Amino acid sequence: MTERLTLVRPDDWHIHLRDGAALQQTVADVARTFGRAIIMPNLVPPVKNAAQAGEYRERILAQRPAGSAFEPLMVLYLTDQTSPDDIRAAKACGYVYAAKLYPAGATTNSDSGVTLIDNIFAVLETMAEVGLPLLVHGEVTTADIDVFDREKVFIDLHLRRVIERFPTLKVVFEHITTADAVAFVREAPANVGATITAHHLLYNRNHMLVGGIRPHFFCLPILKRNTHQQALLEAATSGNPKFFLGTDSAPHAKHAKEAACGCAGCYTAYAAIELYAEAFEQMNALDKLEGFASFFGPDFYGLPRHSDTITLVREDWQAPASLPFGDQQVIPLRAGETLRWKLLDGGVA
Ligand SMILES: NC(=O)N[C@@H](CC(=O)O)C(=O)O
Ligand SMILES: [Zn+2]
Ligand SMILES: [Zn+2]
Repeated sequence: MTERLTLVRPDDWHIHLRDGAALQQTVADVARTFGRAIIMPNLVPPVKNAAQAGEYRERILAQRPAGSAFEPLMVLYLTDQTSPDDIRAAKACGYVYAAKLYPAGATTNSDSGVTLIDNIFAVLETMAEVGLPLLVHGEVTTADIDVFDREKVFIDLHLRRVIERFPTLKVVFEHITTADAVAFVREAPANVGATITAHHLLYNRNHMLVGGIRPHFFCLPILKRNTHQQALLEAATSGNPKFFLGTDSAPHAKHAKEAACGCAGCYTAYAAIELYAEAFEQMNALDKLEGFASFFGPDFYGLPRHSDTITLVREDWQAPASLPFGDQQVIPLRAGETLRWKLLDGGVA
């Protein structure tokens, strides 16, 4: 049995750090392991242009722990009003690495998202031209479509035609949750990739709903049945470079999750690589973790791989029951339970 695992330093290609006082914990947690992270722009109000991305980036950098070289890769939030000039300015600023499509109403803070993808075709054209990847929350939002089917219907109604119409646009299908999405990405051209979260690899909807409703497993896209979980595990451990690490770590205060109408999002950043190691170990595929976590993301974005490493050891430890979240608390995924892998201090081998 593997007892020690050294990886080239990984990156997180999808994370929510939030803002204000929350950054103290969220930035420390991501910087502990990851060299870079794609920072989701769904703040209130959202990060809509290069100037706002630059200000947010400064707030993140101000919370970076001493000695850390963590680099936040900023993202624009697309709205019906985003213009080709906004895209050109974002590309030119040097710290924006992608733009994010939230279908209006699909998820947390998506109210000002795009109401119809066709409204932003001129923007997508410019993104393809300047080489700015499109990140997609791939779910339809119409009331007639069941919440468990929203990802598949989004592929059929929207993603397929966007990819055909913009063949040179890099597209990341974010936090995929279904066998349908795995098949779609696998068969799509090389400019289409996908991120997969640790929680969608480790859990299915039974974990959320059997024996009582567990709000800390509730995220969007929602956990699916175990056959979909299996397809995600196979994709992540396949060595196919189209699939790479994106935690979608998305903290909400305890009271906002443990509520009659609880928010969507799981907080995993405090132990992200450890959770992925568990999932890969279950598949007897720890040898595939480095490609997924450290190589395929930078290769897709056209960025250099890191040259330093982190080391994990096989050692049981207890996840914290809660963590500070500004003046509140966030309950992390697996709170109070045992984790199987531990990052060596400072990530130094
Ligand atoms: N994944 C989630 O359940 N929530 C995310 C939004 C998102 O990534 O869709 C959040 O910002 O809370
Ligand atoms: Zn999302
Ligand atoms: Zn997200």
